[in-house]
Amino acid sequence: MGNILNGKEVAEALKQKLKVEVDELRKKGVVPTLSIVIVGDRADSAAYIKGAVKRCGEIGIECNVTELPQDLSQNEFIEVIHRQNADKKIHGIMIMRPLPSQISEDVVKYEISPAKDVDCFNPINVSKVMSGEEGGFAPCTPSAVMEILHHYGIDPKGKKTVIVGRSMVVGRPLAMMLLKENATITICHTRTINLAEETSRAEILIAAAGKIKMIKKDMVKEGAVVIDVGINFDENGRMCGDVDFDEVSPAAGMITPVPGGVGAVTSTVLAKHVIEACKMQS
Ligand SMILES: Nc1nc(=O)c2c([nH]1)NC[C@@H]1CN(c3ccc(C(=O)N[C@@H](CCC(=O)O)C(=O)O)cc3)C=[N+]21
Repeated sequence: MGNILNGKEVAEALKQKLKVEVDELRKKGVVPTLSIVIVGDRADSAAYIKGAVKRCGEIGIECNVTELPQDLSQNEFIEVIHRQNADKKIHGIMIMRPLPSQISEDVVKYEISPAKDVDCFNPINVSKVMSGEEGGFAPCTPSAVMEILHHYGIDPKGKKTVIVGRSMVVGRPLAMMLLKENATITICHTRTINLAEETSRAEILIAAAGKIKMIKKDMVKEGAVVIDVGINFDENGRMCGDVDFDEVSPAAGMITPVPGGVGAVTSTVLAKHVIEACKMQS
């Protein structure tokens, strides 16, 4: 049975560190503040917002949610973002994605101030992740994967690391973050030939394809570290990952559950980015 990589334990340890930093800032009269912007009312975004508001509250970060109507125009949306960019009381802004179709992400991603872009929407922050440059923000979910690896002392240096999925939110930035720690990376995707052959070579296997329970035991090397970034819901509405946990965990050396794995750390990483942004702006 694979040792469980417990996201709640990682989040709790990180939260304690962040609370100390916020107390220091509050003593100086600075209250780190996050603005979450949601257009429409997608269930997965609402779930995440609920977790983020709770987490920020526990740490002492002010968290405001701007709820905008599903049919908001692109120009009206840009106006809201510009107002929040200019608001000195707001240190971090997270725009929940995906946005409704009338608001083009490829247009509005340039409108959020890079200094407040705590979830890496603006290409300036994306390019910093690509080049490994400090001082920007990587997306929170891949950052949560790195927090889990660091917490459990799993050093990616030289390790055969396979990422399944090449999204701009997880797969690609995560590959760059692992490369920065000298992992040997393979990125698999829908056009990969013989996926099982590739994934079975991984010492660290990361599932970020958005396909429910797609990783089966014949795709996992005995003793591998398995990180499941998936957030799916099964026929009973239960949250589960991209890994078939029951099948895979006996063979895995270590494995993250869903829920209670990467997703449980994401909102705490968001809080960490808000504090970093606050310090850079104070
Ligand atoms: N700009 C942007 N960034 C996001 O990170 C983002 C987004 N948009 N849009 C929606 C998705 C969805 N998402 C979730 C993350 C964790 C849980 C979640 O429930 N996590 C916990 C369960 C609840 C908890 O313990 O906090 C877990 O997996 O254990 C849900 C949803 C982030 N998203």
